[in-house]
Amino acid sequence: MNLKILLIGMPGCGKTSLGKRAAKSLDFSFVDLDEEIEKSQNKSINDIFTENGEEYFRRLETEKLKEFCSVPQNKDIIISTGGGVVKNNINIENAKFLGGYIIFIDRPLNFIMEDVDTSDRPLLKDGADKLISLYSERYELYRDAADYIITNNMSFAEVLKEIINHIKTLSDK
Ligand SMILES: Nc1ncnc2c1ncn2[C@@H]1O[C@H](COP(=O)(O)OP(=O)(O)OP(=O)(O)O)[C@@H](O)[C@H]1O
Ligand SMILES: O=C(O)C1=C[C@@H](O)[C@@H](O)[C@H](O)C1
Ligand SMILES: [Mg+2]
Repeated sequence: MNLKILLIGMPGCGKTSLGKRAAKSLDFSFVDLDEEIEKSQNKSINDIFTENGEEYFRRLETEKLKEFCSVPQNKDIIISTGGGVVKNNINIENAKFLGGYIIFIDRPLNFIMEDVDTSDRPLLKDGADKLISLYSERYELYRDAADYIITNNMSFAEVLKEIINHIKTLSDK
């Protein structure tokens, strides 16, 4: 069976950038759920939140995640999720039921705050305080959902290597 690796974690923890690079190096397919939702609606996440509301966005998120976990892939795949995917437990249940393996990228908040542009993320428009409250609300959810946790407190190259090495151990099984 093909591997379906889901990357979860806070906005700005590195899901998209690390996922893309790891997939390239492992010769896996890669998909970013936020990007897929934007393509399917032909508008930005920001505009979806403003024009249709968060609830609408969350429904799309659940549908897309299920779609990418269900469609038989001819290749192993890494799926980068949106930061709020753990808000609805059905997402984690669906992913696990459909054979997904979940990696939590745990990046300390001070690192995230150094390079995340909060202005283009709808839930972070209110700045750093919102990020801190989201982190404390979600931390346990990320941990509980995870099959494996990677602490992203090192250089990009080092954490990338750790992700790739861990995924290789799964491929060998
Ligand atoms: N260990 C690291 N060292 C240096 N930069 C890092 C590290 N991890 C992530 N970054 C950088 O943090 C920024 C945010 O990463 P990225 O956009 O991949 O996060 P994300 O989890 O996909 O966020 P979102 O949930 O908002 O989509 C990027 O510029 C990325 O290169
Ligand atoms: O943390 C969140 O709830 C979100 C994170 C982003 O990846 C997007 O999925 C959206 O902006 C919501
Ligand atoms: Mg991303």
